[in-house]
Amino acid sequence: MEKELSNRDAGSSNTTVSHQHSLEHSLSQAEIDFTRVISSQNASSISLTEFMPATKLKGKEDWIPEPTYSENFNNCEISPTMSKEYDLSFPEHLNAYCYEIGNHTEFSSPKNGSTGVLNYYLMDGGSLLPVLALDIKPGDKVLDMCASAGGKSYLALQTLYPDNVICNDISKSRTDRIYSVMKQYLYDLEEKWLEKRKLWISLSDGRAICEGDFDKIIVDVPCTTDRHSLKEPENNIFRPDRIKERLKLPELQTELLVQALRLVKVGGNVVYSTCSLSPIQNDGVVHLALKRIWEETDIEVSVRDLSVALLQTASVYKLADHKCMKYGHLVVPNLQINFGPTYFCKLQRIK
Ligand SMILES: C[S@@+](CC[C@H](N)C(=O)[O-])C[C@H]1O[C@@H](n2cnc3c(N)ncnc32)[C@H](O)[C@@H]1O
Repeated sequence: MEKELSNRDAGSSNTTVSHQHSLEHSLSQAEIDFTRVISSQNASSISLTEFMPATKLKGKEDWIPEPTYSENFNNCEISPTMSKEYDLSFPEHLNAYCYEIGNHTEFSSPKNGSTGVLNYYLMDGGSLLPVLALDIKPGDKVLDMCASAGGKSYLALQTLYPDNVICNDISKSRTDRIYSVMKQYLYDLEEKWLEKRKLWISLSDGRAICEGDFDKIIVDVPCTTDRHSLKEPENNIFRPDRIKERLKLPELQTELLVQALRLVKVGGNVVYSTCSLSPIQNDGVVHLALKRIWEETDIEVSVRDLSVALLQTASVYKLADHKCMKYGHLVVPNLQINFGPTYFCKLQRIK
């Protein structure tokens, strides 16, 4: 992974993402459309220990800590198939960069290159892992069920592997946002991507999608968006007038994940992800979805344990101790490595 994340444009196969000089050298050459930069979201550093108390101290938000849905999480026993994975492959055409641990330099804004599209896409480094976990292969049909603003779909497209990426979202304004992002980053969007059906933008409730034969599905659900909620008082999901919506999140998340497991082909992968530290929105929802699949369908699902495969990312990510997690993996923001939070869980449909 470290080698794969290395700075290829600088022509050095052993220069890792942590080498700032080579990174800058590379970025100055980054006129090609498929060079991309992954960085933290311009946020000031946050440690896990600061994360929750700091929000509490504001005192304005409602602090019902977790939905009562959590009762179900602990009370029902299921025993899904669990399988370890030993490798996390990094697609050949995808380039991702970040600064070294402890360096909080921000990347400058992307610029238009010679083909008129922006030369790199800035995103939270945590967002890369759910897409890598999807293990996209050449010819795949990929559904991004809750896609706007399009960051993960864009990463999927940058692998150059999928035949089709379907970017779905429930909201018209949010699908418009996907279009405008893709327009800025994909050369000749209409002719080369939309008309050839390499990219589809679809407007529907993910729970209502009922056909598609997808090889891979990413379910990056609406969640409490913890980093954003900590920093943005406006329209904050922890506001008292949004309690109902917040308490209903795990139910919606579970329904979206269940539908993805129904839609994916046998042998295909579903990656469920959130940008929350909440155990109930993370492993809790996976648990409830597995329970519903087991009770309501003949589908069989294997939970893929990536803890060994992810060891190779230790120079870039701080992950929660896997012993504290039931199914998935959690990128934990801290003062040194300010990525996340990103939770992700890889599920494979085996029947
Ligand atoms: C966390 S954001 C997705 C971020 C995106 N994957 C990315 O990487 O840029 C969640 C999205 O889910 C959408 N959403 C909410 N409920 C949905 C539903 N029932 N079906 C499909 N999309 C939904 C929201 O409009 C929002 O754009």
